Amino acid sequence: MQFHPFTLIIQALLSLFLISYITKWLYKKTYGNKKNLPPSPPKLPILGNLHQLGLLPHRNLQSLAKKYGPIMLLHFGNKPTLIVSSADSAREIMKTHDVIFSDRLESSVGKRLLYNCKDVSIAPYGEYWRQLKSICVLQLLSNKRVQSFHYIREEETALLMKRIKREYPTGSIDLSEMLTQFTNDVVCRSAFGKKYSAVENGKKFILLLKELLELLGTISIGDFVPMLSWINRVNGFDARVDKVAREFDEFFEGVIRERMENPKKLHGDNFLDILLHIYQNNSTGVTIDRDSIKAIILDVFAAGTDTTSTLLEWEMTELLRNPTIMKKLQHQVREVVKDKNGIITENDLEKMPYLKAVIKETLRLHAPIPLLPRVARKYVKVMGYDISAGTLVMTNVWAIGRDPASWHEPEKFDPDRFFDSRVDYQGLDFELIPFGAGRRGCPGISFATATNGFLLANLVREFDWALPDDVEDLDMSERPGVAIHRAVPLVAVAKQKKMWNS
Ligand code: HEM
Repeated sequence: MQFHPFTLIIQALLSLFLISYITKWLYKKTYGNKKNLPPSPPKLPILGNLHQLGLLPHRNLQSLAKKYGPIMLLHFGNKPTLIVSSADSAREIMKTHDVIFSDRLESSVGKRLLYNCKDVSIAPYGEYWRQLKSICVLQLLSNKRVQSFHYIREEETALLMKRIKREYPTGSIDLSEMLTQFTNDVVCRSAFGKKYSAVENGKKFILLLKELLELLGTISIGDFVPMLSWINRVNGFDARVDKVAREFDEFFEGVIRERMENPKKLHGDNFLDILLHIYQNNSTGVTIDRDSIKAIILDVFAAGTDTTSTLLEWEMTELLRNPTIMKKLQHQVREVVKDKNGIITENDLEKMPYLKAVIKETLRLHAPIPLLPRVARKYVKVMGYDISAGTLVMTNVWAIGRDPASWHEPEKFDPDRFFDSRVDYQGLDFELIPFGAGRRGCPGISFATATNGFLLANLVREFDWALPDDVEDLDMSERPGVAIHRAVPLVAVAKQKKMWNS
């Protein structure tokens, strides 16, 4: 006897629906409704609330939170998912119960692309993750190491300035593209000691990276509704993931082989060499294998490139939309360096509080990663609600940055608000947590802010910026992904500032 595949799918769906209904009924009959669960919007069978996420989940979840409150329970397929949308509830997750909420969601795509979770960002909480995190914090991304990379930021910034000067006589320039290449090159040189954008093999690497970020940013339906995981096989998604994983591995193996065969090249001042040193010498008491090295390097690219270029893109967007703020920033930056022929050093950034305020205000309105995923490792009570083990928690950092309970006129871009406040983005003030907080907080803050602050100061010092004549106001739509970029590239007109002391 033969069954049509469609009949099988319908039968499977019906059986699952029936089983889930009976289980729920039995549970209610046995235990009653004793649990105190957070408010929930109605959900569909099987899909739960997945259909309500849309392409930009942070926005749709903010709208739902306005109706159901700052802590609400949704279901992504069969996965209970807590959505947290206020500073107070985020503090509960990332400070009060940080250890309990320090697991990540095990995603099938992440597992296949990141060497079975051997990286830092999706490794489950435990001894292995602790060791990798300490390598990141103490060896790869410490303040000292970030400072030692200052020459990379300076050289790449100078190259970008030259490129803009070369291109601006032609009219408008595509800033989005330039900012992406700049951050890729800075991260690439820090990771490998050289950049790949200029060589043929490297172009392939950049394309692979683009593909990796796109795949990591896709919600894989099979993770939430296992019976629908066949969709990814049929539509070619799984094949794409396997291809990217394979090609990255070949690329990394080539680079590692080249270094191991020529120990003179292992000079130690880049992430790969530092990791290979730990791998070969076991000098830090930490044991890592080859896959861990490749996974950590991938993490640095996945977590560090797109996030940093997105931030720069939104900063320039807001400055172009707000010419008065742009002028105020230019005035401060130019004043600080007017006696130095306009040359900025990284120490000068300390004397530019308005620059820091512009960066904070952009991070408040445009957190590059708007939703932070954590998973509860065991049962816990949060703000009086019962949260069961395995619950996925999404902290909506984007909504928290626009919460009127924390911010006066939240939709307004107003860097001055930070002069009356001590709120910072280091993970201690929960109304502004673009880098997360607690144990799983971002280890790349210094790297990102050093790269970002130095380039932004140079961009506004060196050039006067304007929108192209035919653009009255900028399109502010967002593009879905791991980091939320502008939907359309940022195009602007640059004119060089001639006199530093005017
Ligand atoms: C503007 C730039 C950046 C932003 C906004 C950002 C934001 C974040 C956020 C929100 C998290 C999750 C935190 C949490 O769950 O509490 C994170 C984790 C992480 N970030 Fe960043 N990041 C940036 C740049 C970087 C850079 C430059 C690197 C490395 C070079 C980096 C490496 C990582 C890693 C490895 C993790 C995982 C940490 C863990 O799970 O323990 N990030 N980042």
